[in-house]
Amino acid sequence: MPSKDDAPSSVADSQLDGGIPEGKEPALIEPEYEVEVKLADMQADPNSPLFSVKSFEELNLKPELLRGIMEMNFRSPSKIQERALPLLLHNPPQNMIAQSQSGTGKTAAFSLNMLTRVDLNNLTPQALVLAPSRELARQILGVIQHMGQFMEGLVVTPAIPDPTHRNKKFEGQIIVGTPGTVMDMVRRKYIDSKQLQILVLDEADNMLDQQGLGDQCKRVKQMLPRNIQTVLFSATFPPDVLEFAQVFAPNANQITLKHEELTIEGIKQLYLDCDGLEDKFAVLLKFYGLMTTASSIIFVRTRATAAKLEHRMIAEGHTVAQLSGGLEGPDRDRIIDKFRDGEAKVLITTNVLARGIDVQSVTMVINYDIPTHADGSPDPETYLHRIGRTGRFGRVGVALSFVHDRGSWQALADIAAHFKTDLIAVDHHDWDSVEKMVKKVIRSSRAGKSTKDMNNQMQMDGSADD
Ligand SMILES: Nc1ncnc2c1ncn2[C@@H]1O[C@H](COP(=O)(O)OP(=O)(O)OP(=O)(O)O)[C@@H](O)[C@H]1O
Repeated sequence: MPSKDDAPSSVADSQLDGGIPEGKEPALIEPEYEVEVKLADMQADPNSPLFSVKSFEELNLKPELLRGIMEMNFRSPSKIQERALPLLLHNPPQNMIAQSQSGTGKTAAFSLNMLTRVDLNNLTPQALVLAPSRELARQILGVIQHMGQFMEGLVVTPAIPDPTHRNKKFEGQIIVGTPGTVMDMVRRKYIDSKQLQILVLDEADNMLDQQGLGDQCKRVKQMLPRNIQTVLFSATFPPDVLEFAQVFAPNANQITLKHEELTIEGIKQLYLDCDGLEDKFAVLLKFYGLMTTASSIIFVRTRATAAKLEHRMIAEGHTVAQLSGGLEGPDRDRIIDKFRDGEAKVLITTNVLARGIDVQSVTMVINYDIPTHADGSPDPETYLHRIGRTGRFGRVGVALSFVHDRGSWQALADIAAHFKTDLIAVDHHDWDSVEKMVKKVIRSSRAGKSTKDMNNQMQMDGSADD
């Protein structure tokens, strides 16, 4: 992405349609991230967030928990796991605020702490996890169950909107839920909060920032024991939210990153300049023909756009799934499960799924609408979380953002500047080269290649036909 200084300086300059004036076209900027991010090698690279010198054995975990980790094929801890776990497991328990890039294994870090501390002979809730969406809560629950599969007597219970769970107590050592339902259930004493020792907020900046969620999380915390171990995890902690996080989790051990360290090496960030709103859809359709074999997520701003895109793409003969907050819980579960299983390869969604969702087969994320805050200002955090749905744990992926006017172009330029990252322009008048570039990334992803392999291969292949 060109620097802000290169941005069109007046409406006239911007040619009204959002195009970039002649002579000011962004140069094809080569990615800087020529580093090894393949799982096997990554863990030997001290600069990688997945690097680790320690083993899970050294963390003195229970043998049945170690068995669970081995069963999940985790060979050694990632950097966040290696750093956070000794602090989390230390006694007496201390609060923690921890940040690490998307897809680097934060879920396992906070889950191992809970699984280590719970008393399996007691079915009263001892640990509580709050997540911003039902999909993420269900996913976290699955990870905890998977990891704790050899721990006899372990019960992990969801607390998400569920009409079949009425007037019933929530039993289980660990409860994973969304803030509204949990608040309601604690208030009505269906969740017994007296023995809770650990409170985890995943996507903590989002949970504490958003008007509704922040308020609900605060209320939940007020109803819990005072000395509870409060654990806040996210890939992003904007400075104002971090300040509030420090109040929410006082005297916390902190692991934080600079925002220019947040982008993931393996995600190739591209952008496409469309000729206005309608053209965006035509370009999407054209582009869609190129990605029939990959799993991808298309992010839009509103539920209405999600529904409209779904209808229009189905009318064009594509098989797509759509998930937004407007749907009922069971429908949402069915749709995300269909996507996870690979039955639906394309998911159109809103920011409801921007965070946390881990589907390793996702090789492409499309920002059909550039993420902005309610006041229209660019939202770099959401951009980062959205593109982080691909490139999970060292895999490679493509993030493609659509711009269609000066405003969206500027918003994307601001986001790129925020992360000090370069975005590569792809020319939709030259579909051959777009197709080649995307296919190569996807192919290298399928073959389990690293970013370095991918970039080398792209250079070597050069103009070769596919
Ligand atoms: N030590 C490990 N070895 C191998 N794979 C791991 C390890 N830890 C986690 N993973 C895998 O990495 C993937 C990403 O993990 P996770 O979903 O916890 O990321 P995250 O850091 O929470 O990302 P986000 O910020 O997007 O929520 C998962 O598929 C998980 O199974």
